[in-house]
Amino acid sequence: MRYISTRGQAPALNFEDVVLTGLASDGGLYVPETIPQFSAEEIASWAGLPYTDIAYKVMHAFIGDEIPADTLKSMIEDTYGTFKHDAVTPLKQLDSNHYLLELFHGPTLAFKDVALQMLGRLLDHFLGKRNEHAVIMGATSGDTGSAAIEGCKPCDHVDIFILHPYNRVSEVQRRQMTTVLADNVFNIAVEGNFDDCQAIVKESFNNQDFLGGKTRLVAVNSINWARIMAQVVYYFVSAVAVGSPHRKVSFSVPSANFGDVFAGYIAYKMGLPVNQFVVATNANDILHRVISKNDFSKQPLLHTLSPSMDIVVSSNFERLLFDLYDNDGAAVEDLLKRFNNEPVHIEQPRWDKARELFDSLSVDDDTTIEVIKEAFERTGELLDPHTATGYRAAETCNRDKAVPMITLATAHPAKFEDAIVKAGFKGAPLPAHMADLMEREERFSVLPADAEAIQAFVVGNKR
Ligand SMILES: Cc1ncc(COP(=O)(O)O)c(C=O)c1O
Ligand SMILES: N[C@@H](CCOP(=O)(O)O)C(=O)O
Repeated sequence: MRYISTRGQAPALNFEDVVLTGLASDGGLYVPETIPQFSAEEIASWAGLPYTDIAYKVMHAFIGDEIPADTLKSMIEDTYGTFKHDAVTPLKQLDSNHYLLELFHGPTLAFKDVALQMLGRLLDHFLGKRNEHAVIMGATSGDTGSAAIEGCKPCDHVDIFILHPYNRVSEVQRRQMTTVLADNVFNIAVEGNFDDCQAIVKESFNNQDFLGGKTRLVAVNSINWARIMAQVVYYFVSAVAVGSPHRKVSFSVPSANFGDVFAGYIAYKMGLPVNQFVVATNANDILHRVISKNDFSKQPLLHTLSPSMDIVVSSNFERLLFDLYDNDGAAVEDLLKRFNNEPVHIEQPRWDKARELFDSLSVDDDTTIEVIKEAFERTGELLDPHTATGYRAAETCNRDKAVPMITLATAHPAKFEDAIVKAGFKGAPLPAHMADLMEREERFSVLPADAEAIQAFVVGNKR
């Protein structure tokens, strides 16, 4: 399998190099040159298989023979063995045709574990084979950080630097990151917002001279294709569980950096029959505006009760644009350069094509609180505030009530006490393995939102 850049200029790479490269050298994101296909018969034969078997089939399609079959199988078994639920991502029926896909049974209680537990093992495998050491730089609005640290801390071959916006992640999220005191883990609280953190990380990938040319820089954000690949799996697993490919399925996805819903789009392109994708946002509604009105323009970042979705510049939307523009990297680059300075529009026929599949809704904080209460009364499920946006969007945007609608539950409510308490609950208890989180010692450094200062910190601390 070869991977190409969404900006069309960087060299094509194999899977191993894509995992170890992060951002392409032309500033683009890597995508497969051709999307692997599964026939309806093949998808139908997956009914009743364990999560790990479907994971192997999907991941193998992207990795090919770059990892021996037995090694890949045991990596997958180890990865999903860390999940607390035997089904890995269990599906709960909420009413006659609305389901909740629980993605928060991994070690750090958010959907990020599904991919980052796997990515940690892939990095260990590839770097170990090469006997190389790498520096990881990642940006987080709260969940990627802890999942990346948890996934990579056992890896001897990496030092990991995670940038989070200072005072803008929940206390549980911060402590999940800052109480990991391993020698290769560094948490940086950036005096800015998530977009600042992500911009500094991307700038560091675009200009790696600060590392002196010797150290490899690796990405753990969803710019890394392995993140998307691992997330494709649960779209197949959940769809097959409700009767796919004999029936179409719809998904409602709480969205921000667009990685999760883009993984669903890849499942669709691989052959999964999907009726619609509902993109749910919080008050940071750029994805809702571009999908519903073809208004692709920045607005100031707002701080909401669903902090992990407080993002304006959404990395993976570039991957969708590349597909909508028939892999025309120059057109994507031109659109995104203009987007940096002014509102832009997707060419009408291309936007129309996206609208055949995508709907969207923006859900503000007051509504999020209302939904948490309402969903609990109706279903007995306590939703985290991110999932609540998806739940409301699923109900509002549903095109066909006869088609099963699967809302992705992206995080455990215990991570977001503010919203849960505002909705009238006492809070949600942390699982046993985190019961003493509030007493653990923390370690982090506060730095300005300045690429040079952060790069100097990385150089000064890496082993
Ligand atoms: C809990 C939670 N829900 C939803 C999202 C949005 O996912 P994505 O960025 O892949 O669109 C994130 C992070 O971005 C998250 O942490
Ligand atoms: N919500 C994310 C933001 C980073 O997104 P990623 O999927 O690109 O890593 C977070 O929790 O950090």
